[in-house]
Amino acid sequence: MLPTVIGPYRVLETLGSGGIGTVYRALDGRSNELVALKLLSGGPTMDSRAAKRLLREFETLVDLSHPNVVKVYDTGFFKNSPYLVMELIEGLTLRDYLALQGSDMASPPSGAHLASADVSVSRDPGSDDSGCLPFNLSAFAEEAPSEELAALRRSHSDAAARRPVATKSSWEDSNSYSSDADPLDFEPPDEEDSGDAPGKSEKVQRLEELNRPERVGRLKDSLLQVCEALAYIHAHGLVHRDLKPSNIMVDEDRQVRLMDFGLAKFLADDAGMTLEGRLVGTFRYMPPEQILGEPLDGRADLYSLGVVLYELLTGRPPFDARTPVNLWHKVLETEPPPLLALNQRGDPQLARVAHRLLRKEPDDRYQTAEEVYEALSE
Ligand SMILES: Nc1ncnc2c1ncn2[C@@H]1O[C@H](COP(=O)(O)OP(=O)(O)OP(=O)(O)O)[C@@H](O)[C@H]1O
Repeated sequence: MLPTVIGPYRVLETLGSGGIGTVYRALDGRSNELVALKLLSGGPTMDSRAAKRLLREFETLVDLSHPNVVKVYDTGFFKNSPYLVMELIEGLTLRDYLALQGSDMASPPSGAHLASADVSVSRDPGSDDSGCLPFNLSAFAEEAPSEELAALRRSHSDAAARRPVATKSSWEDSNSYSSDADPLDFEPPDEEDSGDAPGKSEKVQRLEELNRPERVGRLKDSLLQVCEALAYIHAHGLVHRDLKPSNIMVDEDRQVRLMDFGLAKFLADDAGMTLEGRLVGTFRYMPPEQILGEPLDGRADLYSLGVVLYELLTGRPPFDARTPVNLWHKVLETEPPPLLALNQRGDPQLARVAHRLLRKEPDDRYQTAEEVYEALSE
């Protein structure tokens, strides 16, 4: 049931629900300003200690201020659940923004505008917005296999030991994961495998749509802004940990906001905030080091950015599978198909950037968001 009042905020409507909570449009009774309020519903795995720890993390976010990072105004507790009050973004997720057709671009991409009949938003293939996925997701509706994750990690322990960043404490930390994060973010492996695979001309049409020069221009411009946001949060010791297209919003001035720091954690806090045993993050965007439970730094977000870029350039993720374990094996053991083989007319410069971001070893990727910014600007 919709709560009517949360602290000093009057709840007006539900904007949506994600992996760890629900976001409401709300009115701040003191200032009369509209805000977005994210109320966490951690369920049984979030005890009061974890909730308090999370609240402390949130409180540090209030000090952040950057044009490309969603502004966090306030935090609090409602019926033992922490909440986060943010600026309300009237806009679109990056994926929907890129799917706007040329004629729509004459008007700003606001949510209100979207709701009107004169705007068509065709979703890019591979959308991670689960409500609109054209695929059967039932395989992931169950608890993700923590034992298999542990076995996978054991089988990669030699490789992990070779990594300079792997430490005992991080390994202990990894064993507390149960990998039940956001199972609703998958699609079947290859188009050829599914009965309703698109025909050749449909594929060509999709690729033409993905390669529209002004779409690619908007993609580049948006990613540059994401890089600025990442450079800022990394400089503040934060790792986003759940970077994906639905966490990137574009407002009516085409200004990008990086959203959803619910999973961010301080680099300094090695043990980290793991929501009491969950593998936090969205499977499809997770770098190898996150799957292996190793300590993360900003380069983990750069890997996720690579997945986002690859997907938005080809319409499909770099690694795809029907189960989390198969996906993790692929991420750890195989190379993504060459982007330009999937989309021959794709932008070669963006393709190069995507492949470098997707390198398994963090040392082989770009090292900072600033470096990615430079590479995208070339
Ligand atoms: N500050 C905001 N302003 C406007 N809409 C927002 C804001 N924050 C979140 N939303 C919207 O609320 C919905 C739910 O967001 P939420 O962050 O809970 O989930 P998500 O990002 O879709 O998934 P996950 O929690 O797995 O990352 C999304 O549709 C999102 O676009």
